[in-house]
Amino acid sequence: MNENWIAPSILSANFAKLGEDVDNVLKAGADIVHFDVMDNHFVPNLTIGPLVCEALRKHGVTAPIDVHLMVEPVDRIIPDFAKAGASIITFHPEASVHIDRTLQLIKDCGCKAGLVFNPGTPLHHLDYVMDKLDMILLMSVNPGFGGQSFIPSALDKLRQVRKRIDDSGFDIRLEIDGGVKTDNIRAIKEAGADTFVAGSAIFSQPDYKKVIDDMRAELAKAG
Ligand SMILES: O=C(CO)[C@H](O)[C@H](O)COP(=O)(O)O
Repeated sequence: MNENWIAPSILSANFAKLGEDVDNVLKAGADIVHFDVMDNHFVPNLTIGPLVCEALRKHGVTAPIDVHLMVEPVDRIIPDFAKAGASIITFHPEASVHIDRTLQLIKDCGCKAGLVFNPGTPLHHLDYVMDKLDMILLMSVNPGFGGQSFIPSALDKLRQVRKRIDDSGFDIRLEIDGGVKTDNIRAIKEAGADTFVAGSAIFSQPDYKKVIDDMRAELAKAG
């Protein structure tokens, strides 16, 4: 796999032709599929559940599916997503009463596990669970909708988390989600991210390969 993962958010895909759209974005060079689950409770929007994840697997999608749960409470739905073919499951600390237990539940279900931080969520939730994390996802918009603008303070937060990961010695991906575009991806990489969720920037364009190639060209310039 590439060192930098491009993770198209299917929130902005064509839901009427989802399998085909996911095939196309993977053919265009995407590394993983970012799958946004919203419950109209933890966030003000309602999207897709395990049935859709399972349908993508049955359709033939073999790439990792990165399930971002914006759902509260979170534990009950985790085994369903694992059975449906999720590869990575991330959740928000605010949505779990016992963060360590939820991380362990994801791992016991055979998936990689991660924590998600909203723009206003402090990083202290990382204390004592770094050893259980495969991914840390920083939101650079408030969750709920695609097409929002990148919140600049996320860059400083990325630098802080990159340092924590490097100091820990654990192998943890650092993912960013919200307002990621070709023209800011280089600065985001330089701040420490290695996994880049992009929804509207990719799916709003007719040529997915051109957007992904342009993003990779910008990533290659990062110092
Ligand atoms: O989790 C999300 C929103 O809650 C989306 O993944 C995110 O906003 C991506 O969309 P865009 O790249 O258009 O900002």
